[in-house]
Amino acid sequence: MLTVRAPATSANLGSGFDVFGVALERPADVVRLSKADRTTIDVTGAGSQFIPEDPEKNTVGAVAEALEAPAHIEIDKGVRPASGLGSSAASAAAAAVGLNELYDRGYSREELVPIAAKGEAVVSGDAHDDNVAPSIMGGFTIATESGVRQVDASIPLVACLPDIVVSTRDARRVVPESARVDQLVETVGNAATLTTGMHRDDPELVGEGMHDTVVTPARAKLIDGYESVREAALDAGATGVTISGAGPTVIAACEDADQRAIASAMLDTFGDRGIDARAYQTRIGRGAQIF
Ligand SMILES: Nc1ncnc2c1ncn2[C@@H]1O[C@H](COP(=O)(O)OP(=O)(O)OP(=O)(O)O)[C@@H](O)[C@H]1O
Ligand SMILES: N[C@@H](CCO)C(=O)O
Repeated sequence: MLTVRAPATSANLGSGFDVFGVALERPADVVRLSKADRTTIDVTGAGSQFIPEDPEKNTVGAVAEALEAPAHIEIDKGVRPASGLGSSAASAAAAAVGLNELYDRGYSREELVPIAAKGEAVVSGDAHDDNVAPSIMGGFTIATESGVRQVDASIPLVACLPDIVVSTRDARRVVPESARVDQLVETVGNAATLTTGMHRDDPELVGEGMHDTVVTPARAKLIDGYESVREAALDAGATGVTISGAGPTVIAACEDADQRAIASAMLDTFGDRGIDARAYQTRIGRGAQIF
């Protein structure tokens, strides 16, 4: 029996749609795995009533199949599904790291990323790597066709999760099919600024680089109050604000000293619209850990 803690993640960070991701220090899924003749799954914790235990429908089932590693898998969800915090990916990442160890498969962390992404394909139809990569490798990750580049960073963040459900599948339907060249130029500049900020552990540069005029405005319409919450967070000192993953979580980069005020401002602004929310004062952290 093995226990793995795999962190929630925030994908895209505005300018890095389907490429950038960060591991969050908290929340996280805790997954217990033991060898078995066939895969069975138990789910408890945040939003567990909405998560299938059928191995064909749960992200960990696809990972067990890909690794040919049947197991009894107990998932304690710290990350609510359809949150924009890589809930389904955290379980898949934990299963990939845990089953690799349990069955002594010998894959590196980077090699486990496409294996865990097979789990993501079960829920969203696409095997995108931008949540599983940081959940497995930690820090800031750049996931492309050529593989994953990773940088350790420790930027303070506030992730505010409103009581609204946005599924990744729905949020992908509103992504524009094309962008203008001037938007492309702006996006390249912002993505490069953000990457430099991660290397320097500089919240100002990271926040500036989170700006995006292509995907974020289309998706913001799915999150009641997004613009007001964004403005409130910026007024409270955030260096940048965007949608986390496919939403509805809104994520702010900041200095440590401003975290608490930003969390309150975001919660109050959702509250003014009658929307309950929860704010995680967190930071970029490490990848999945085996206990
Ligand atoms: N182990 C799992 N954990 C969480 N959700 C799961 C799991 N297995 C299957 N699902 C299903 O995946 C869907 C949630 O995944 P989705 O990608 O929409 O949300 P997310 O992972 O929180 O968001 P994002 O990828 O935008 O950060 C739900 O329908 C849920 O039932
Ligand atoms: N990059 C993906 C992450 C969500 O899982 C999206 O934004 O659709």
